[in-house]
Amino acid sequence: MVDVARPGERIPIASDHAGFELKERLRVVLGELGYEVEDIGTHSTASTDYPDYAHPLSQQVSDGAVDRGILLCGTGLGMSYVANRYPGVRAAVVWNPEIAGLARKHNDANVLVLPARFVSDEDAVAILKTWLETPFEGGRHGTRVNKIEQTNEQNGAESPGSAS
Ligand SMILES: O=C[C@H](O)[C@H](O)[C@H](O)COP(=O)(O)O
Repeated sequence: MVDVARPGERIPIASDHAGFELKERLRVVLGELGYEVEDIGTHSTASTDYPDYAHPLSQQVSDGAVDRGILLCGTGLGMSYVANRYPGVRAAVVWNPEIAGLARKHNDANVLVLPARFVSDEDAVAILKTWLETPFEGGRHGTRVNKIEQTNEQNGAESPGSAS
């Protein structure tokens, strides 16, 4: 379970070229809110490859070096594909503040992924603040989150198509 963010916490952020400008904006907002921002890149709008940035950030979250991180690309999809391959990472693509709240309350999302080409700066800031400040609810959602990294066998699920 990931606690709400506290000022002073180190938070890595990374984007590809499609998310660069919004990343720059969110870096400023995070600094104003009192967080220590680690900018993993990219550092311009020159075309680049999202996995080059998603891997180092996701590794840090998976290792427990940081509690959470923020990724941006055009749709959010490529970044989320990479991040969710890492044990312990729960990366949520979020496009409005309500989903940001639910990604924390129900899914304990520890990586926020923004689809930079499909959210306004204003919405992105609202999403970011909601994601940082909303606690995980636990309870039935904790039971479900704990099952995410189980195998099919550990989960006791029947094989698809098996008749009863
Ligand atoms: O999931 C991938 C991301 O949305 C990328 O940001 C996107 O594919 C980049 O596209 P392009 O190279 O055409 O700018």
